[in-house]
Amino acid sequence: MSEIVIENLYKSFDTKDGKVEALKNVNLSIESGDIYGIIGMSGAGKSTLVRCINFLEVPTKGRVLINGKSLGDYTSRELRKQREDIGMIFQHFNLLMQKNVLENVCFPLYIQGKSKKDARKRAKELLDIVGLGDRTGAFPAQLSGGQKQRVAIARALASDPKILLCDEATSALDPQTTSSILALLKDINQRFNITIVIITHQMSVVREICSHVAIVKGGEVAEQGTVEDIFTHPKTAVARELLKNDVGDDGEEKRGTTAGGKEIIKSGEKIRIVFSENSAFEPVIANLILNFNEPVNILKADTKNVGGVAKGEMVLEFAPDCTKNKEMKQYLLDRGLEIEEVSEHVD
Ligand SMILES: Nc1ncnc2c1ncn2[C@@H]1O[C@H](COP(=O)(O)OP(=O)(O)OP(=O)(O)O)[C@@H](O)[C@H]1O
Repeated sequence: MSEIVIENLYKSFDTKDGKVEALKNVNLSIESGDIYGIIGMSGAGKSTLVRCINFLEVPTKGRVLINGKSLGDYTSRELRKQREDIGMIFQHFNLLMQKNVLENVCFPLYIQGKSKKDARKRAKELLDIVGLGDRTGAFPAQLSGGQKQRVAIARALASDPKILLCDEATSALDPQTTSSILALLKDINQRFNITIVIITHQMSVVREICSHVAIVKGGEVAEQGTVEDIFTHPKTAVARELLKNDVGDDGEEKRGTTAGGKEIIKSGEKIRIVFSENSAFEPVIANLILNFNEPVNILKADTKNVGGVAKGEMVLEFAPDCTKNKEMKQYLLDRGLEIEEVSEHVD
C-alpha cells in the first residue's frame, strides 16, 4: 500500500472574478521512503496540491489517503493528531523572529506538552542533526538563508514526522546553498526513513534528489514517473520545457554550436539524442561527421547528474539537403543511443 494516495482530487476557489479550478482530477501514489518531486510553472497548482496532502486545504472533491486512511473521514481532533506525522517547510522559513534558534525548535515541542528541560534537550539534538548545534543562541536575523532553512527543518522534525512536505524550500537560496539543503534532506530521508514531497519549479532540484516526479500543468498532472524516465523520455511539451530550462552541472547550456566546420545550418530535420552512463563523453558526434562527411548543427547539448549518474541530451539538426539522415540515425542507434524526432522550435 502506498503511503500517500491522492484520488480524483479537485480543488476550486471562489473568487470575486469567478471560480478558479486550481486542481482537476489529480491522481498520485507516493511510496514510503520516497523523495517525490511535484514540479510545474507558476500557478500550476503545486502549493494547493501540497496543502491538500495535509488538509490545510480541504479538497472540493476526491480523497487523500495516508496509509490507507482518508483524511476526509477524520474528526478535527484526529486530523490534528495525523498532522503531527506530516512536517512542512516553506520558501520563507516562517521562523519566529523574536525567538532564538533553540526556542524556535522548542516551540512545537512545548505544544506537544514536553517540559522545558526535555524540549531543550530534544531541540539541541535536532539542531545537531541539521548542523547548527553551535548556533542555538543566535536569532533568525543573524543567520543566512540556508541556516534559517536548517532551523525550519529541525523544527519540522520535532514531531518525529513520517512525511516531510517542502514547498519551494530552496527557491530563495543560491545554487550552492540549495545543494547543501538538498543533501541535508536526502540525509534525513535515508537516516530516518522520512518520505519527502518536494514542490519546486526547478528541474535541477528534482534531478538532484527525487526518485519520482509529477509534472503539474493547469491544475492537472501532465506526466508522472521515475525521474530517470522523465529525463530520458519526456512525453509532454511541459516536461520538455522544464528540462530545457534546467541548466547542466557545468553551469552552461551549449547552444547553436556548429559541428563539422561549416556554416550554421537552417531548418533541417532535428533529432534529440539521449546519452546515458559513460556514452555522454564519447566523441560520437565527431565520428558521425567524419564517417558520413556531413555537417550537423548542435542546437543544444547538456550533460547532467541525474541521481548520481551522468546523463545527457543533445539536439542535432541535419543539413536541409542531407540525404543520409536515415543512415546517420541508424549509426547513432547502433551505438546504443536513444533518438527521437524533435518537431518544436529549439532555442
Ligand atoms: N486561496 C486562494 N484563493 C483563490 N485562488 C487561489 C487560492 N490559492 C490558489 N489559488 C489559485 O489557484 C491556482 C494555483 O495556485 P497555486 O498557488 O497552487 O500554484 P503554484 O503552482 O503553487 O504557483 P506558484 O509556484 O506561483 O506558487 C492559481 O490560479 C491561484 O491563483
